[in-house]
Amino acid sequence: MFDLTDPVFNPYASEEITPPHTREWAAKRKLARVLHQLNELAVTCNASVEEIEARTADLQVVADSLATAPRCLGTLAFVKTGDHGNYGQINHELNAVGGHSNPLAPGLNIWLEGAVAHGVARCHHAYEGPPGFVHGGYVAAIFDQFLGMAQIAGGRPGMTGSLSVRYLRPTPLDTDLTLRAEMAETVGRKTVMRGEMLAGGKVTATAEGLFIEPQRPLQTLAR
Ligand SMILES: CCCCCCCCCCCCCC(=O)SCCNC(=O)CCNC(=O)[C@H](O)C(C)(C)COP(=O)(O)OP(=O)(O)OC[C@H]1O[C@@H](n2cnc3c(N)ncnc32)[C@H](O)[C@@H]1OP(=O)(O)O
Repeated sequence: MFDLTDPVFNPYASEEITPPHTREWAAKRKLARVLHQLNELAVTCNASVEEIEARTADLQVVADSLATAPRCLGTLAFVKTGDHGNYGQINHELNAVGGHSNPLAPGLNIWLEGAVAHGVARCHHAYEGPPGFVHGGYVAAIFDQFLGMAQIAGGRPGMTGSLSVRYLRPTPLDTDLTLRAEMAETVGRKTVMRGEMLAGGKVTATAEGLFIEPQRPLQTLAR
């Protein structure tokens, strides 16, 4: 599913974000950036009610127009068409936490240096939980995706069986969050990953994730 030895497509080879591999994904990344901005504006703008109602009507026209186009429901549906890239490429675009074409994703970038995984994420105000800080569920989601990608280097990637997060101090909004993870243990189909999240050089949370290689390939689980 993710071939780290593929010189053409290894999205985790360097800190530089892998560019979109087709015009379609370039266009979808642009769409996602606008929607990501709108997500933040939806929770921060203090415009008049009239302005909000007018702009919402504009956006509804755009949404209704896009809704008339053909759709692929899920990564595997995109894979099946044969026109959008392989699973790794499509996941790199659409993943809920790390996808560059997914407006929900908090801008998570991941790269591997040998056995160590690095990452950066940044959560704007739509991700607020406690006042001024990132919602703990999003901190956990970032760890899930980050540790989940970092385990690929172990060669037997799996699904999250359990994820334990220790919240040491509140994680600030609108701040670069740096991530680091290493494999702690691997036994058979089980891989244990440990990681930490830092803001301004201080660790805000640590996490341990157990990933279990499924007995059946992921593609068949989706059916
Ligand atoms: C091919 C994969 C490619 C992946 C692509 C990489 C990217 C992935 C993206 C990642 C980022 C996104 C991440 C996401 O969002 S992944 C989404 C969140 N996770 C899930 O939805 C997983 C749902 N669960 C399952 O599918 C199955 O239960 C799994 C696959 C996890 C195990 O079902 P399987 O039938 O295989 O298990 P088994 O019964 O043979 O047990 C095997 C061993 O494991 C132990 N055990 C089992 N469950 C748990 C548990 N929950 N905690 C602790 N231990 C557990 C069990 O005791 C036994 O140990 P032992 O007796 O041998 O000592």
